[in-house]
Parts: sequence; C-alpha cells; structure tokens
Amino acid sequence: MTTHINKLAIFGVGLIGGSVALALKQAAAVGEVVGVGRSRANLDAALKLGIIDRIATTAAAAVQGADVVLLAVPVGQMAALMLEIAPHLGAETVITDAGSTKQDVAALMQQHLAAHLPNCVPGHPIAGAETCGAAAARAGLYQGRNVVLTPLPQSNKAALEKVRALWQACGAKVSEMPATQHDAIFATVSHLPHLLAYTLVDMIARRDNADTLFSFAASGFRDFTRIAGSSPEMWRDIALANRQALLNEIEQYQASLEQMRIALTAEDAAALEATFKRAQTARVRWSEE
Ligand SMILES: NC(=O)c1ccc[n+]([C@@H]2O[C@H](COP(=O)([O-])OP(=O)(O)OC[C@H]3O[C@@H](n4cnc5c(N)ncnc54)[C@H](O)[C@@H]3O)[C@@H](O)[C@H]2O)c1
Ligand SMILES: O=C(O)C(=O)C[C@]1(C(=O)O)C=C[C@@H](O)C=C1
Repeated sequence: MTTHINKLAIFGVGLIGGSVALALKQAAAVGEVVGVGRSRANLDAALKLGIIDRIATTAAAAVQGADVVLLAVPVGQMAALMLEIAPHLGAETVITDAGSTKQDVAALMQQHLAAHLPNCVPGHPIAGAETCGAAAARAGLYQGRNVVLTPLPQSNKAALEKVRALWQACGAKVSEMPATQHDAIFATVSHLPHLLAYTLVDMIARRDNADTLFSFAASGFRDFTRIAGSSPEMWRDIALANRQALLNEIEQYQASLEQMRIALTAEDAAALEATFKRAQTARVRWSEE
C-alpha cells in the first residue's frame, strides 16, 4: 500500500525517529517533517543533514496540521510528551510511537490521550543499533526488518492502516500482536541480552586490572558486548517499563547459569557439550533464517 503523509511531527529526532524521516523522504512518502527535541544541537544537526525540514519549539506548533505524530523518545519521556501534545491534537491526527516496550505506552495513551484513542496506534521497529542521535540515522535502517504494532482496543482501522503504510514505506514488514505478548517476547530476546551485556562489561570495568583485561579482549567479547554501548537512559527506561517480564527472564537465566556452574564443578563434560551443542544448533538455524 502506498501512503503519503503531508506533515509528520517527530518528537525525538534520534536514531529511530531520524531514520523514519530519512526512509519516508527517500520513498517520497512525506511532505514536511517537523522535529521537536530536548537538545538544540541534535535538532540543528538533523536540519543540516536534511532529516527534518523545520524545528518546532513548542508542541502546539509541531502537531498543528500534522497527519502523523511519531513519539520516538525514551519510554520514560512518553508521559510528559503526551500531556504536552494532548490539548493541541487535531481530530484527524494519528499518534504513534517507536518505544521498545508497549504495555506502558498503551497505558499512558489511555491515561493522557483519552480523547484521541481511535487515532492512537502504538508500534515498535525491531531494528536499531548501539548508536544514538540524529547523526546515527539512516534511510535503510528498517529495510526488510520487522515492525510490531500493538493496536489499542479503541484504535480505528484508518489509523492502523496509516501507521502500517508508514512503516511499509520505510521498507519494513509489519505485524500485530497484543502488547502483553510483545513485552514478554522482547524481555527474552532483547531486554535480557542488553542487561547481560551491560552487567558483564561493568563487572570487568570495575576490576583493578580492567585495562589489561580490555586490552586483550577480542572479537568474542566485542560480539557479546556491542549492545553495552547503547544509551543508558533508554535502557534504564526499558528495564523499568518491562520490569516484571525482565525479572522473570533473569530468574530463568540464573537457573540455567546455575546448571552450567554445577556441570563445570562436577567436570561433567557431557552436560557442558550437550548444552553447547543445543545452543549452537539453535543459533545456526536462527542465523540461517
Ligand atoms: N536504539 C534502538 O536500537 C531502538 C530500536 C527500536 C526502538 N527504540 C526505541 O526508540 C526510541 C528512541 O530511541 P533512539 O535509539 O532513537 O534514541 P536516541 O537517543 O537516538 O533519540 C532519542 C531522541 O529523543 C530526544 N528526547 C529525549 N527526551 C525528549 C523529550 N522529552 N522531548 C523531546 N525530545 C526528547 C533526545 O534528545 C534524542 O535526540 C526509544 O523509545 C527506544 O526504546 C530504540
Ligand atoms: O542492534 C541493536 O543494537 C539493538 O539493540 C536493536 C534492538 C534489539 O535487537 O534488541 C534494541 C532495542 C529495540 O527495541 C529493538 C532492537
């Protein structure tokens, strides 16, 4: 389905919001892109890079006449922005977001955008990087990648189709699922891995011989810990927003790690190799898919 957005207002012109703007511009699917941000330097960079056409200094100016408002800020910032935009939203304006957690965003929409729920469609692009800010944005970020929409019970068909078409114009494959299912899945395959990477790097960094350890770390360490270079603010907010699901994952991981500790203590070669083999098979199959 082709789409055209006359005016897109992006709150948070970073890696994710900026990449949406670039992808839509490349697809000639958007007219004007207006950016709102917390950092003037980042907005100036976004303007210079052609990611946005205009900086708006107030929420009212940003959302005025916008067909679509995209909230692409850390999930801990969503409530304040919803409160700010609510009085200024037009009857037709579609509101979506790119936050990594969905039950919290849906609940905030119910709370703060009550008069606009038919036009609200929460979403999450499953694509990203450890880099942040407008300078990290790129047009191809969503090409062939998944985007999960978690419509509200009140979301209307037209709004849902508008948001679906926006992401398809960015090259993404769009699917839908309930927010509860979304948050459980991403606790396992995204939030736990980030927590593990951060924890490992921090554990090493606090050792007296950290410099020596880092100087000998190679590609295995690099692959395992790339994501520990991600934004601490963003991941603080994700961890807190999906706290219960993440706590469940930590518990299951601890139990699995304990089995490995027991096998190693007992010099149980068969148990170690069986675990490594199962994991290798699953990892190879996943990367081939
Ligand atoms: N980075 C990823 O891999 C990834 C992937 C999918 C979804 N997400 C989600 O997308 C959202 C944005 O992440 P990102 O990677 O683009 O981060 P980013 O740091 O690159 O961009 C976020 C931008 O929002 C701005 N901002 C923060 N608070 C604001 C506020 N109150 N008002 C206006 N602007 C504000 C920041 O200045 C920054 O420019 C987050 O909710 C994140 O969870 C991230
Ligand atoms: O590639 C990365 O650096 C990412 O962390 C991207 C990643 C992930 O795969 O976990 C991170 C957060 C998201 O909400 C979606 C995607």
